[in-house]
Amino acid sequence: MSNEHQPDHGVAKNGAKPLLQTEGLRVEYRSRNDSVTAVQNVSIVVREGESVALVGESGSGKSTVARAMLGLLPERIARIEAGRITIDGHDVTRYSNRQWEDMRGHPVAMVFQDPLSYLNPVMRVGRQIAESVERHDKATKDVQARVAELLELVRLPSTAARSYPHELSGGMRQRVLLAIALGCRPRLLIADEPTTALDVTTQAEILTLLRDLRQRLGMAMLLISHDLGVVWEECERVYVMFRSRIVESGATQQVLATPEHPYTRGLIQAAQAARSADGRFATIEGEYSTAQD
Ligand SMILES: Nc1ncnc2c1ncn2[C@@H]1O[C@H](COP(=O)(O)OP(=O)(O)OP(=O)(O)O)[C@@H](O)[C@H]1O
Repeated sequence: MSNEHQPDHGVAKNGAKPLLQTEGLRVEYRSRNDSVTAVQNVSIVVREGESVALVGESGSGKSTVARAMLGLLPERIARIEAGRITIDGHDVTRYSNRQWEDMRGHPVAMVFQDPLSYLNPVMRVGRQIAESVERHDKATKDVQARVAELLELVRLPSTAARSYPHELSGGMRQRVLLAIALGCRPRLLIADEPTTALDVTTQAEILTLLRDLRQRLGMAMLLISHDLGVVWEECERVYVMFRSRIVESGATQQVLATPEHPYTRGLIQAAQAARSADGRFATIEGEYSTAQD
């Protein structure tokens, strides 16, 4: 298609290699009589140490891209119809569940919007972090020491290890999820709306924590968000997704200063309006609805 956006993946700094890459990705959800193309022709690159955003409104396909990248699409319903996903040079597009077992967590781990649905409600969180270490970081012999280190890394008190998920606040649960992800020693963290369910103060704390961790561990991040304010603060590059496609991409400052696509312009205007109203950026609604054509 001639008017299809040609993605701008930026320039590799200091020879940084792509850790995660999709090329022309197309994902469909199928029911008995219907199919929805949730992702079309999506090409994304995240290199070692980079902080990259995938931004777009609810329903644009961001989470589907993220799930496809880690082999977490719902079986039978969702299918990768075209394109390729590469992790650290390995083509994982057609990986089986068995192959994903070894790949998931390292070098790429993920945290989600809703930690409660990913944590085991009847297991103490210290044990859940320990399981992540035992499974994905076999070189670590002293698992308990590593759990203590991970709790400290995500700034949770050591006593939190004995808690069950429901005994913790939303922000603390997100820190537990982060500790589980870091237990895999990832070189890239996919953070899918990691602060959406949290209050404003806790959101800021988690974002600061993520930034510190990236700097301390040299970890790359793919941040999935609908919040342009967060993207502006945290990410060097951005891909804008609209109705299943990438419609704009490039350096964050450039894309936000000189947006080319009407959807990006609308996103910025709405975020600016929301910011002047209450002092912070907010999500976009209205003109650019989630309805599929
Ligand atoms: N399990 C599913 N079965 C059928 N369709 C689905 C399924 N999950 C997502 N979809 C559809 O795929 C499209 C993209 O959804 P997706 O969740 O990837 O968007 P998103 O941008 O991540 O939205 P949100 O920010 O709300 O999570 C939507 O049209 C959605 O209805």
